[in-house]
Amino acid sequence: MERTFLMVKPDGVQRGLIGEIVSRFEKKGFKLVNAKLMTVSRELAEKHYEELKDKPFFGELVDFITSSPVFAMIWEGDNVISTARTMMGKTNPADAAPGTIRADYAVSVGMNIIHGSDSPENAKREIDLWFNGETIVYDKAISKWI
Ligand SMILES: Nc1ncnc2c1ncn2[C@@H]1O[C@H](COP(=O)(O)OP(=O)(O)OP(=O)(O)O)[C@@H](O)[C@H]1O
Repeated sequence: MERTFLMVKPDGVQRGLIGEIVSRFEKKGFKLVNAKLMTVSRELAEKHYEELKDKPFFGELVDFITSSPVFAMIWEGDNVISTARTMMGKTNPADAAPGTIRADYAVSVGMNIIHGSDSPENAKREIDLWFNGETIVYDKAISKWI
């Protein structure tokens, strides 16, 4: 079963959107298999965003993600990586389709509420980095209906 790493960023936590975001993925039919509220060290932030280290906004991005707690999650389900990206909307909320998380709750590209892995390789890398690869194994009684 496919898994992805999703994170409510500091702006989403501060604005009280954890429940709303978790609810969207639960209602869609995905399964939450790990989650934690946590502060992020600069070392973790720099590793997470290492692909962006040459971008002019890299310093600002690391400052932002370490500024206040985030809510880190692992979700499981068929095509969860690409479906979660669709549900999140485009990186710049101004370009995000109506009904997506970023379109509904965000205005700026820097504070765009949520992160989601963009490929199977990055999902594995991020699940290992943030959760040491650990998931909670359990059955959901409703899974046969999804
Ligand atoms: N031009 C920019 N100015 C400031 N921040 C930016 C800019 N472009 C991207 N970012 C921030 O860096 C994050 C990572 O950028 P990336 O290009 O990987 O987009 P993404 O894959 O949609 O986002 P994420 O990795 O958070 O899901 C974005 O979510 C955004 O918060």
